[in-house]
Amino acid sequence: MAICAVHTSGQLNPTCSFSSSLGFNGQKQQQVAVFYKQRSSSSRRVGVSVIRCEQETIVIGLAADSGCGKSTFMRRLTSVFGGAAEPPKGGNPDSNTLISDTTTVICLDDYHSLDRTGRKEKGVTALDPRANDFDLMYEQVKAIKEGKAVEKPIYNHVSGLLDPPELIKPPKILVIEGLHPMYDQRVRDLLDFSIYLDISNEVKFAWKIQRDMAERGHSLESIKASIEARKPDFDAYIDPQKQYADAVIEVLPTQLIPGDNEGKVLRVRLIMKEGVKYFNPVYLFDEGSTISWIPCGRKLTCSYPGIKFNYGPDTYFGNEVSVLEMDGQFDRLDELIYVESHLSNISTKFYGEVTQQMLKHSDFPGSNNGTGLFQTIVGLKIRDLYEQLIAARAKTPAEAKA
Ligand SMILES: Nc1ncnc2c1ncn2[C@@H]1O[C@H](COP(=O)(O)OP(=O)(O)OP(=O)(O)O)[C@@H](O)[C@H]1O
Ligand SMILES: O=C(CO)[C@H](O)[C@H](O)COP(=O)(O)O
Repeated sequence: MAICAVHTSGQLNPTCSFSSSLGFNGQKQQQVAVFYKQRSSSSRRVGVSVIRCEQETIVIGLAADSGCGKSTFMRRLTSVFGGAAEPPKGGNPDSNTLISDTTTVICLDDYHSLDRTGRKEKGVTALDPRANDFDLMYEQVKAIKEGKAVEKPIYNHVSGLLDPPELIKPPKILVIEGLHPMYDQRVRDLLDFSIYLDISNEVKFAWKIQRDMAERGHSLESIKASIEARKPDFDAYIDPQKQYADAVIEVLPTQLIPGDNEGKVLRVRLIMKEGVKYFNPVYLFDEGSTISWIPCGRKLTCSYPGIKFNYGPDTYFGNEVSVLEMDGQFDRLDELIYVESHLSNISTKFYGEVTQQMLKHSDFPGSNNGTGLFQTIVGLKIRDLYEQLIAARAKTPAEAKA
């Protein structure tokens, strides 16, 4: 097993360290870069550094439209691995990257090849593949997966400009989150597990109003216009990615309140592909059966409109899947243990871990409904997948990679 080579003034990563990094704008830092690319749009160099690493990085893809809960999901996921996720220390304050002991989350907005003005001039949205550099995304995700550090560009959401790059060292788990993690087949093939957050139009609208109107002072008209303007490209380039996802969290209006369009009570479906290596779908009561369960009674307090679970097999884009559904919301989060104890294959390390995670983050959006519950469970499943993959690689490295 190769030991990491260290010839750098930079910070060391506990498992992997890098031997060089490229400077930008003429500023020379370390040498030995094996690859770099000149970005015409921003005169930056982005590169890959030589590295020897003890283990390969596991890559997770999380796809969703903007404002659909990716950041919230990431906070739940990194919490499952322990430790807080923070932006790179001493770096660009507008960096989109979050680093914790185990995970590094990079935002694929950083691969926008056109800045805000560029997109306006060309009349394309950020969702359009022409506004994104998939060659570079592929090269850099591949390099990180192989244990090489990269100089990743930064898209600055404050200025709308492409900023100088930041160094990303290979973590144990790399999460690529954003609009297009499964769009390009080369990038898709690098993913060890993929998730799509599928938020229905009604719910997306309700969330946007809540955030952009209540918290950011936007008008109702401008929110509607922005959703409408994005919709054709969303339908063409973002939504189709869900067919490739190993797990989809679908968020719909409740069916418990006839005609409800407030988007407060939600019906959430966790769609889990069968036959994915190291991923055994969660089930309720009896694996493979079709179950409908109203848990409200002596052990679970439910106010109107109550809670209903459904579970069973289905097909999704021609694939066999298991679907777990929760409609409604919890009154008392501590009572979630009652529901947790009826779920199997949830990959907890101790009894009540799901409930503990949910209670720990009770202030996150969706903590009283299926969005928080299923995001937490998927986080635990990813931890399990990671541990199984590492164990398998340690035994038979070549076989585990296949
Ligand atoms: N499960 C949820 N339940 C209710 N509201 C939610 C939920 N998840 C997200 N939201 C709403 O959507 C907003 C955006 O959430 P979040 O920042 O996690 O999404 P995002 O996809 O990372 O957004 P962006 O891409 O715009 O940064 C939150 O401020 C909240 O108002
Ligand atoms: O879809 C998006 C991110 O998920 C953004 O719209 C895109 O990145 C452009 O950002 P900005 O509006 O800050 O220029």
